[in-house]
Amino acid sequence: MMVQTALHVGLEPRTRDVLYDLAVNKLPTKGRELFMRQMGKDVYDKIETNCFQMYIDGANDSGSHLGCYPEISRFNHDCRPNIHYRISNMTHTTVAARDIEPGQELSISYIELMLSREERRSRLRKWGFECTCSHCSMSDEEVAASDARLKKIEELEMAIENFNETVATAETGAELVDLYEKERLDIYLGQVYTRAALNFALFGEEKKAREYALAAVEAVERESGPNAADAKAMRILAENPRAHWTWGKRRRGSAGKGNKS
Ligand SMILES: C[S@@+](CC[C@H](N)C(=O)[O-])C[C@H]1O[C@@H](n2cnc3c(N)ncnc32)[C@H](O)[C@@H]1O
Repeated sequence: MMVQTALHVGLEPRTRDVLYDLAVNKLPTKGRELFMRQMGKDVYDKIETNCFQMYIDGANDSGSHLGCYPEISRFNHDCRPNIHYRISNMTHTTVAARDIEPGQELSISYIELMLSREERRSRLRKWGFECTCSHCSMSDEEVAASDARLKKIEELEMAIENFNETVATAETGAELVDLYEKERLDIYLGQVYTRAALNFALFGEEKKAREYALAAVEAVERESGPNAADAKAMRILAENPRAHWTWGKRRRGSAGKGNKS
């Protein structure tokens, strides 16, 4: 079941509900049963509670849809989820973001996670629940330590992005990887290993650039599949860091040679 977001939001409720009932009744029996077993008091509410935002025609408004995947909608939210998911060509794919013990609950994230507990909880309240995941249920001291790590991540990412020479060094990317791992933000490891590999290359650190690029390939392929463009780019960097366009551009003495990046 898939609906256009603009219609879901904009249709007059009575017309919308008639159309939704018609559509659900046209689903094959098994699909209809799975759909109706999802949480929510009626079709509209089930779509609100369970659907995933998806873009079937680029990222423009008319391409924005809400897609129901009734098996996947059984996953609860966790602020440190163990499942990474992607939707590509309407296919929903889930992969383990870290090792999962038998019997352990599988979880995904419903929101962007680079936020303090207060901000995460506030966003999740709009979904109609107070988050009770293990990360939000930690002691106040642990939450403060986690929030401080998130702040530090933000600071380091800005320093790399804007090349703040007093903060960003060759090791800043590796420091970021450590912080993400400590925070159990495993679903973002592809992008953070990629950032670290590029940063090592910018500082002309060949061995580390290769090592982190290979780790990036593994993480990105796990998250986005073997044909992901970012995995291909990291494979190229790992093959020959010295030939990469980033090579040495932030090494001492390289400024002023048209190498600002
Ligand atoms: C998409 S459903 C998830 C699956 C649902 N628990 C079920 O049994 O079908 C979303 C609903 O699950 C509950 N939920 C999911 N994650 C939660 C969390 N971390 N803390 C509290 N409630 C949660 C909320 O009621 C939320 O509206």
